[in-house]
Amino acid sequence: MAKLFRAVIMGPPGSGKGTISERIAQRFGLTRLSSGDFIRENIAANTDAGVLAKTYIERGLLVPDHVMTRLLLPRLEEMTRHSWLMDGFPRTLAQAEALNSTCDLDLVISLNIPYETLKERLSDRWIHPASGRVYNMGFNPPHVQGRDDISGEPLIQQDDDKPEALVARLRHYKDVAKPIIDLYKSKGILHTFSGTETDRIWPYINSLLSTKIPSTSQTDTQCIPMP
Ligand SMILES: Nc1ccn([C@H]2C[C@H](O)[C@@H](COP(=O)(O)OP(=O)(O)OP(=O)(O)O)O2)c(=O)n1
Ligand SMILES: Nc1nc2c(ncn2[C@@H]2O[C@H](COP(=O)(O)OP(=O)(O)O)[C@@H](O)[C@H]2O)c(=O)[nH]1
Repeated sequence: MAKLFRAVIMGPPGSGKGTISERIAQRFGLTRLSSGDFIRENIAANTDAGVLAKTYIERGLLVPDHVMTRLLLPRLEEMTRHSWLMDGFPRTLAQAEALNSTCDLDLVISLNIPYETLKERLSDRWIHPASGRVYNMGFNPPHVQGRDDISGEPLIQQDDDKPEALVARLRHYKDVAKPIIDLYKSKGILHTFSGTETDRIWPYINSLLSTKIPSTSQTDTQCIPMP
């Protein structure tokens, strides 16, 4: 069977994971998997795991490992014939180990963005809570100010994105991401990209992926066979 391509994108809040994974999905036709979107879908559909996850998110807590793995791993197991890029999972070493036992990753992208840049971006980040669509008033503003492009519903700013919450989130990210990054480094699949602008980082990511996966003009291709 043709080889499939599996990748993970990691980085602190505001580092551009969502923005860059959207570009990768478009350019290379991978299925983009976002754990945040997946949680939101499960909450909307009232699944057992969704109801449970909601009780944590409402209190501003991370969803525990066993709930996250119960939500995500069966979904990944269904994707045996698909190439994918995952954003937002694993978020802890336990999640990384669970992922390890389910599939072999080909590549991990880690984004390394200065604190001041994260702070500026997040203070300008507006989201459409129901879909998770993300805007930035300078970088990618909505067509109509304060409104989601697709639904026309109001956009909000998350309390989590305020500078006072960011310091704690960043510290938390650094603590939990370090062992995950070390794990992927030791496997030889980690690629780190540093910078302050997505548009300047993107060409490097694009050329790395071009050596690993064929590009496609189709945006709905689910499965990219490797030569
Ligand atoms: N492995 C994961 C992934 C997500 N979540 C939770 C944390 C958030 O409250 C919610 C939504 O996740 P997103 O990744 O969409 O959003 P964040 O705001 O946490 O991420 P970032 O700021 O990095 O974009 O799900 C979690 O507990 N564990
Ligand atoms: N000014 C600016 N904003 C950016 C850039 N790249 C992404 N953003 C915005 O910064 C915010 C964080 O990006 P996002 O992709 O949500 O990051 P994530 O939290 O890692 O998923 C969003 O509002 C993006 O629109 C950039 O190069 N410059």
